[in-house]
Order: sequence, then structure tokens, then C-alpha cells
Amino acid sequence: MLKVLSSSCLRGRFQATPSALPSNLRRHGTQLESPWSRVLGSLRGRKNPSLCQRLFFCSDSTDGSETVEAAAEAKRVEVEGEEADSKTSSAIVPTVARPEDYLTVLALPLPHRPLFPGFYMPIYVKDPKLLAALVESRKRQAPYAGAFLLKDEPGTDPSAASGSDADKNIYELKGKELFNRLNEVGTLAQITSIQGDQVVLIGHRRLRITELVSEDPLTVKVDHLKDKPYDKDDDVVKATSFEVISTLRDVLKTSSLWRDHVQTYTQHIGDFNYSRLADFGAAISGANKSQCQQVLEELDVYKRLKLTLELVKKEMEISKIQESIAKAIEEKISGEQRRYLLNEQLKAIKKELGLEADDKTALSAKFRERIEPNKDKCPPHVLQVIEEELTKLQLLEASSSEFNVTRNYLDWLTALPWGNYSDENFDVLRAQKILDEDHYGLTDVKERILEFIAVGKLRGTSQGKIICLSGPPGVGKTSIGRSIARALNRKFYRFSVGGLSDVAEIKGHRRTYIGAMPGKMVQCLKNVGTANPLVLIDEIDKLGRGHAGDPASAMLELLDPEQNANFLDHYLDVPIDLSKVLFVCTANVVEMIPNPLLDRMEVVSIAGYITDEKMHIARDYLEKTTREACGIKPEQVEVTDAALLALIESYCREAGVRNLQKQIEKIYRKIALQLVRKGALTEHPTAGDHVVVLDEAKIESVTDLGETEVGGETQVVADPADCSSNEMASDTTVEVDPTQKDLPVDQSRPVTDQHTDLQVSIESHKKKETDAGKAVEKVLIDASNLSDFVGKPVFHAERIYDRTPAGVVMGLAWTAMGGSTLYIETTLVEQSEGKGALHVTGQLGDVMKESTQIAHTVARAILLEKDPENTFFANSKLHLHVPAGATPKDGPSAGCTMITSLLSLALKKPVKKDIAMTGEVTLTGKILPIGGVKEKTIAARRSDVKTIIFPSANRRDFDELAPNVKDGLEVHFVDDYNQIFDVAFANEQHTEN
Ligand SMILES: Nc1ncnc2c1ncn2[C@@H]1O[C@H](COP(=O)(O)OP(=O)(O)OP(=O)(O)O)[C@@H](O)[C@H]1O
Repeated sequence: MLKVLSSSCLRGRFQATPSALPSNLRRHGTQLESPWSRVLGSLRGRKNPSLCQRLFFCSDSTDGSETVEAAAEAKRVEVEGEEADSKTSSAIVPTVARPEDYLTVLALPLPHRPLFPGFYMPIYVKDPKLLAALVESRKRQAPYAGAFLLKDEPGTDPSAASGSDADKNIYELKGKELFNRLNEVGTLAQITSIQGDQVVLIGHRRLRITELVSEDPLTVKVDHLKDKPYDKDDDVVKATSFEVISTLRDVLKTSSLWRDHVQTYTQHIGDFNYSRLADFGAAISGANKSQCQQVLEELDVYKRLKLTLELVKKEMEISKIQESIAKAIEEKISGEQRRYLLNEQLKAIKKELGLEADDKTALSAKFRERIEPNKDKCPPHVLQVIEEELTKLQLLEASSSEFNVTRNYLDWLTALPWGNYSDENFDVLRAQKILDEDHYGLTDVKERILEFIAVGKLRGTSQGKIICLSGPPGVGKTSIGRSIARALNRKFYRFSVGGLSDVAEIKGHRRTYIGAMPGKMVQCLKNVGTANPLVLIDEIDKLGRGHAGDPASAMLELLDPEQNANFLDHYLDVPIDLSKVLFVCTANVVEMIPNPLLDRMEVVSIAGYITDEKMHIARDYLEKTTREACGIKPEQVEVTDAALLALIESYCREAGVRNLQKQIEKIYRKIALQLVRKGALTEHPTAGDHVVVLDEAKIESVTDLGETEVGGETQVVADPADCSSNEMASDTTVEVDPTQKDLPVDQSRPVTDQHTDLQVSIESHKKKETDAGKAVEKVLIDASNLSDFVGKPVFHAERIYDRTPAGVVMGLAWTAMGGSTLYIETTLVEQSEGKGALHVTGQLGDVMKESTQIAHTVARAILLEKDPENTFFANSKLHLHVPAGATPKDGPSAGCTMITSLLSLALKKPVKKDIAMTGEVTLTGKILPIGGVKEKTIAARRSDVKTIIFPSANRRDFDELAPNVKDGLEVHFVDDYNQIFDVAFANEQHTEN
């Protein structure tokens, strides 16, 4: 029966590129594709697609008569074609002789695949003799030859890809050699066209070579093979064939390459035969040549179907893999593109549905939404600016820089808490409780804050004020600021102006600059979200001098209650009301604060703490917070008062408590380490274990139970359960001193206490019972073991002299770090008649140098008055020195001390024991007031001074001091130097001679 492939898709295929070629041809690379495409080209040239179709499936039978019928039908169709080509049609018209009459045929070697009956195959014929013979046979109207697949060369890998060098040599095979390489079973092939060395074949029926007839060209005798008879109605055969068909359909779903073949074939499923189905499956599968040859050789149709089924199943798997690979690659490549497209589509859809406005509208909506809740409280002029800017935003191009500037500006403008105040707390008692909770002492500051709250309560509103906390570092200026905010229920914001020299930091940059930002105050308001925060301006005394504008003046505008109700930030360009903001400034040296600023401030000075205050702060505040921070329980540690006192007096002699805090932290860190180490050791050892710890150097050996080697302690760990008993716990206190060589170890008693390699000696207590009834390790810190935790005292007493010799007097000084004591030393260099002079050292400033000159003159006058005979100053070259030489010193307040020192040398009389003095002296011996009375008093107490001489003008300052600062001091207030002379040199018996 003739099958004319009329599907339009086939027509399309033949007009397509080589990729549309049947897959079995395409798979074998260019060698096959090339002639195939040329043949296609020639056919296409004839503009007769129907002809091409016929060439593919010309018959469903291997029967010669059918072939004749097929050819006749082909011719009929061809004639019907508009552009029939007589030359081509003659090429496919079979000879008069029937195919089965061909018993001797020319043998055509097929390098890659066998030719299946009913299939079309273009090949190259390189052998000129063979080609000539083929041409000749066509001329003789006998265009048939035998096509046989070449066997693989012995030793080659059949799975190796074709197209290798070995393949190229097949064209050189000739005669016997070629004969031996041919598979026995092949196909009777009709030569449909010959163009150059390209020959197009159509397979007809199976052949088997029986003998070699001639070698050049190779001619063989053949038997025509017929399929073994089979029952067409056999269920198994049917089922197998149906499975082949359904697999082919599955492949069709995944592989478009096969679609045309399979569709065409299955369309004609009604009159197929099983044999051809098997051939079809094998032919179009991608199986290798030996597998295909196996199908060709199989004459049992059922078996052939089974073989084919295997091949197409495999093909299906391959096509699935191919599909997934293609999909993955496609996804990878087009992922980005697809996302972009989808995004665009999404945007378009949203816009269409009115779900999303464009960027500008969305932005405007965002800003409006932000300002909406505050609209009533927001000043009208600000609302007006916002409206104007929003209108401007709509008009600007979104990509323009101006747009960004406007957007940022609106962002800031709408983010500020216009008229948004936190509820103030005017409860004085609560505020006092909070202030006391956070800080010990600081009565002045606390009082001032409470006054402020009281006024606020009476007025119903609080007025922004500027409080300036001044004092040495570490006295709690910053931390009290935080407490005040808590007490007043205001938001807290801190910024430091130390070294600030750019006015823009305070007042912002103009919007026209790239990267312009508003000033600190606007940033503060945005940050805290309320318009009445407490703003702590740290280090205001260290405000820079400024290169562009004066930061001090900008601060003035910010802080002055008269001006700051309409503070104008350069960036915002709309006045902001800062009058509700409570400003607290901190400074170390009040004198360094620019005067106009200082004028507007209420200075509250914190002078520093005396030992007693430090003890309280350490015990009730620092220790508590540090212990909690280190995760140590109160019952695990005990720091004795003696230890704390030693720590304050020998390690932390500063005015504040920052260093003390550091030392306490150091102690607690070490304790934490010890506790953890002990915990680790006591957790792991079990009863009977030996644990040797302490100084590594001392450990020589570990012995068995009950033995102690010299230099090491062997301790037997008791059953941990025993430790919980009261009796045991109370018995196991061990004191270890690493410096002690042979420690007495009571080996009859189990010990759980272990010592770490910290190389410190501590008393480990296991006797304390917690509420839960468990024994706890307790670390005890006493004055004796303090150095194990904080090292040797770094700060030695300020007192150089236990008893000052003649010519040495203790003075009192004030520094930014607090008060301090200092000595004025004078010695005689040489004596020569009428050559009295004074040489000065100790990095003294100009004022202090002048003081020495004044002191020299005054001392000479007083000596003359007291002892007219004494010519000491007139004839002596003197040297006055103020230790420590590395520290620069200045100021007039050491005047009286210098006079006393000079007189003491002149009189060879030491001053009263434990006396210190301070006061500026005039040339006539009058004593002028000094500053820093509290600091100086505290410093004097630190140095164990018992008697202090202050100028009378400072009596008020001294009287204001807390009683605990004044307690036990003998204080003299003087107007004239003679009064000092009387106090300093009175009742002293130690005249040196
Ligand atoms: N009276 C006090 N009661 C409790 N703790 C205090 C007291 N004074 C200071 N402290 C603590 O001392 C530490 C240092 O204080 P802070 O940082 O406030 O010092 P400061 O005066 O601001 O120093 P600086 O001038 O260097 O900024 C803080 O942890 C603070 O809690």
C-alpha cells in the first residue's frame, strides 16, 4: 500500500533548516547532513515538496509489487504537481526487473547505520569504480544495490563517536578487506539519485550475503530474507507494538524532533504492520549502529518489536534528560529577562487597576501620611513650606538632582516631631527617688533639678534651661544628665562638641550643597521623636575655635532661651522651637567656656569625691552594677571595707570615680574567672580523683591517694554529694599561698576546693549556705590579697615628705583633674656678699614666675621686719623648685606658700607638721582669694593634711562645703601674710642649727 505523507508539517520540514531533518540522520553529524541537505536543496529547487514526502515513506511493505505500486502512485502524485520534474521522476521509477530478482548486487558499505526497509538514506560513494558501476546500473534501468553496515574495526570501541579518523579510512577499504568488514545482513537499496559522489538510497528488503562474486567493485551474491511468519492477532505482539507506539507518543511530548515522524506514522496506525513499526522505531531512535543492526538482523517480528521497545524507551529517557537540561539552561539565561518582563507587566497591571500610583505620587502620599497625625500641632509656616515642596516635587523630573534634594528635604521636614511633647513628670518625690537611685551624693545638682521640677509643677509647664555641670573627669556629669532625663520623663540625647569647629555641625549645611545635612539639633529631634528632650552637650569647654564661623556663637543661638524659640537651621530653613528643650552642658574647666555662653548657664560644680564618698559610691553603686554585669551573685564574693579603702587610697586617688570603676571591674572579672575555673574543676573530678593544681613550677609528680610529693599538693576529691552536707562544707576551708613551698595538707579529709593557676592566694570559703541549702564558693578580697587582683599600687602617696624640712612647704593647687597638693622647695645655692638672687625651675608659667619674684620681695621684707639682723636674702643665691618638673604649672595661688618656703629656709625653721596653704599675695603681703576651695580641701584631706590656710575671702566657699569634707580639719582664714607666719612657724620646737 502506498503511503503518501500529506501532512503540512512535513512540507514545512523540508523547507526548513537542517535541524528539521529526521533525527536519525541529523545525529550522525555533517557527513550525513551535508549530502542530505544537498539532496533537499535539489528537491527544493524543484519546488515539489510532495515528492520529498514520498521519498520518506514510500511503502509499508517490503514486497516488490508494492514498491511498483508505490512508484506508480508516486508518479501519479508527481504528475499532479505543478512543477513535475521528469528527470527526478525517472530516477525513482523502478526498473522492469523486480527487486527479488536481484541475487547478485553491488555491495555499498554504510559507515554509520544500517538502512531500514522503507527508509531513505543519502550516502557518499568515494570509490570511483563503484560509483561508475552504480551510474551504469541506473542507466541499465536496474538501480538496485545491497547496502550493508560496516562492522567496527576489531579493537575499536563501538560506542565511540563517529566521524573519527577511523571512519575516514572506511572509504579506502576495498575488495576482500571491505567484504570482511561488512555485516552479513543488509538491505536491498534502490538508488534514487546520484549527484557527484552523493547517492540517495531507499531501503526495500532485508538481504543476507552468501558469497563474494567480484572484488572491484565489490559484488556479492545475496539471499532475500523474509520475516518469520507470525500471528498478527497475537495479544503479546499487539501489546508490545502498542507499548512501542505509546512510548513513541510519550517521546513526542518531550521531543519536538520526533513529532513529525511519530505523528505521521501514528496517523496511519490503522493499516500498519508490526514489522515496519519495529523498523520505524529503531530507525528513528538514537541507538548505536550495532543495536540498529541487531534489529535489522532480527527476523522474528515479536523479538524485533521487543528490541525496538528497548531502544525507544531509552530514547524517551534521553529526551527527558535533554528536556530538563534545555529547560535549566533556558531558565538560567532568561531568568533575568523574564523577571524584568514580569515586573513591567506587574507595574502595568497595577497601574491599570489603580493599585499603585507612580513614584512621585507615592512619595507625596508618604510624606502627607507622615505629617497627618501632627497636622494640628504643626506650625502653619511649616505646613505651608511642606505644601510648596510637595507641589514642587510633582513638577520635577524624577531623575533630576533637584528632585532628590527636594525629596530629602521633605523627608527631614516631615520626620520632625512638630508639637509632639512627652508628658513631663513633675512629681518631686519620684524624681528624688530616681536621682538617689542612680547617684550617691551630688546634693547640689539634685537640689537644682528638684527646684526646676517644682517650678515646672507650679507653672504647669517647664521652661527650657541651661544647666552646666562642671567638674573633673569621672565625677558623674554625663551619667547624672541621663538620670535627670529619667526623672523628668524626657527623652535623652547626648552629643559631644569637644573639638567641634564647623558651625554646620550645629546649624546644618545649606540645602544647595551636595550631601547637605541638617545640624545636630535637628538630627536630635528626629532621633528622639519628641520636641522636649533633655539634650546633654558634652565637653562644651572644649568647643573648637572654628575656621568657618564661630561655633560658640552658634551654640549661643542654640542655647539662649531668648533665641532658641526660633532656632533657624540652615538646612531646614524654617524656624524650630527649641524653648522646651532642657539643655545640660558638661565641662571640666568652666573658665574655658566662652563668656557669653557661660553667662546664660547655671553652673553647678561637682568638685570630686572624698574617700568617704568614694567608699559609698563604690559599695552601693559601682560594685553592685559591676557584679551584675559580670553575672556574679552577692553570696559568691565579699570585698571587705579594708580592701575598698586600700583600693581608693592607693590605686584611685583621682577626683572622680572612673578609675575606681575600672579597678572594681578588673577585680570582678578576675573573680568571675576564678569561679568559672573552680566550677569547671569541681564539676569534672569524681570521688578518688587526684587533682594537683597551683603553681605549675612546683608540680613535680602526682602520686596515689594519700601521698604528697614535695612541691605539689595532691588532693583527693571527695564524693561531690558529700559537699552538700553542712558538716563537710564547714570543714573544708583551705588557705593556699602559692609562695609557700610545703603546704600542710590534711589527707585524711576530702577536699573539693581547688585552686586555679591564677597564682593568687585567696581564701576559698565553702561554708556559706545558700537558700537552697547548697554549698557555694565564696571569694574573699581583703587588703592583704588586693594586689593579686589589681597588681601593685600604681599611685603612691602625694606626700614626698613625712615631715617637711626647712625650705619645703606644702601648697594646694587646682587642676582640671581636681585638687592636688604640691610642694614648694627652696635651697641655698651659695652665699656671697650682696649677691642675693633667686633661680626658679619646675615648668612654671609666667604668672607663677612673677609670683616667685613677689614672694622673694615680700619674704625679704618680712624677714627684715622679724629679724633686722638677718641678711640671708641679700647675700644668698637661692633655687626655688616646684616638683613634678614634667607637669606645667601656673597661677598666682602659690604665692603665700613660696614666701613661707623662703622664710623657712632663711630662718632654718621647718613649718608646722601637716600644714598646707594656698593664697595669692600682693607685694605688701595681703592675701587674695583663690578658686577651687572644695577641690583643694579634698586634695588636702587625701594627703592627710591637718591644718589648712585659706584666704579670708574664701571663708564662704569653705563654709558651704559638706560637713564630711570639713570634718577634722583645722582651717585658718587669713588676710595678711603675718597671720600665716604665725600659724606656720608657731610652737615649733624643731629649730635646725
Ligand atoms: N555620685 C555617683 N554615684 C554613683 N555613680 C557615680 C557617681 N559619680 C560617678 N559615678 C559613676 O562614674 C562613672 C563615670 O561617670 P561619668 O562618665 O558620668 O563621668 P563624667 O563626669 O561625665 O566624666 P567626663 O568629664 O570624663 O565626661 C559612671 O559610671 C557613673 O555612674
